[in-house]
Amino acid sequence: MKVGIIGGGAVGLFFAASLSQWFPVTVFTRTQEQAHTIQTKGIKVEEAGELSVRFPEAAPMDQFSRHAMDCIFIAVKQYQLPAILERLKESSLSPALIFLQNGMSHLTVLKTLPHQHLYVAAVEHGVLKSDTADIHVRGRGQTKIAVFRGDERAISAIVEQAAPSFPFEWKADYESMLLGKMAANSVINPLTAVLRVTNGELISNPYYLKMAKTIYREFSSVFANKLSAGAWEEIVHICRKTAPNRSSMLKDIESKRPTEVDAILGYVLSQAAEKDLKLPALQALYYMIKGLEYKEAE
Ligand SMILES: NC(=O)C1=CN([C@@H]2O[C@H](COP(=O)(O)OP(=O)(O)OC[C@H]3O[C@@H](n4cnc5c(N)ncnc54)[C@H](OP(=O)(O)O)[C@@H]3O)[C@@H](O)[C@H]2O)C=CC1
Ligand SMILES: CC(C)(CO)C(=O)C(=O)O
Repeated sequence: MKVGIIGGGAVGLFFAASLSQWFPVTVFTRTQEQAHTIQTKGIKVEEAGELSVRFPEAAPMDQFSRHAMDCIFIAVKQYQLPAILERLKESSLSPALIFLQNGMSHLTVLKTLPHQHLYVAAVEHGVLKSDTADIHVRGRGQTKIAVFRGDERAISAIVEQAAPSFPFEWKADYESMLLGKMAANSVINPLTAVLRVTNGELISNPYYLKMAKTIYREFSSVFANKLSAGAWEEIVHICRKTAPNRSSMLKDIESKRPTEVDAILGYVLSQAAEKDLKLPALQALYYMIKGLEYKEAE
């Protein structure tokens, strides 16, 4: 089973380092420099003070079509997907494709891909990248995965082999799986980015908690019948479990990088518009994040 990973960011490097224990893995990077560093120095993984180094293959993305893969994990940010989708449409149709993005705006474009086996996933690991090929595992969880098109068989070898140290969990319904994750990302990410607070402060400060509940109420008005009963409790649990962490959106704003707000709140607002629903607090939050992005881009 030849595994390809597109994107040598925090998630891509973690998947590459983990899966290369059992499978031949090639990481496709945006730059030649990063591919060279991975080839020569390996991927350094720090977890709970322990350091390990793994040596998957690596190649720049412009050599992608020269490689034959059985399955490919796509680990770029939502807004980086269009360029990747073009490459995937031009290349072989045979590999199974697994999309690891937060948010849900990619679902519409996935339908346009000709591939037989498509999967979406909700990554519950927390990983940081500190240098070209250096990552830090800040919370080892699991990867929930669901079939978008095709069946489970094309990647069942990976799911079975990687357990228990790098677990995957099959979910029957991709929409409710991604919605659960998106509920947390819709409430926690933009609020922490605007307020510049850790995930834990959202529930320890009673006024921030009221705001979080308001955002959740608006979110659930759009997806009411598809959200699981314990979705709010799960968000509170994530805030508690990741209390000292800064959300990825807060880190993106602080590092002057674009955020995934369009794939998260933008998607929620587009679904609300289709149902003629107004979400005033969530809409305001969306404009605040877009405004912060605009300010940093100036
Ligand atoms: N980090 C985490 O713990 C979690 C992340 N996620 C989700 O996973 C996805 C990836 O996140 P994360 O790894 O943190 O993001 P990063 O920004 O760390 O990684 C994205 C990587 O994609 C690379 N890339 C961009 N464009 C291309 C291209 N055209 N060809 C090849 N590579 C490209 C970037 O390269 P370069 O740096 O050279 O620009 C970068 O290395 C996101 O949707 C995120 O929401 C979900 C759960 C947890
Ligand atoms: C779950 C949460 C909010 C943890 O910080 C996350 O996924 C993120 O920061 O993007």
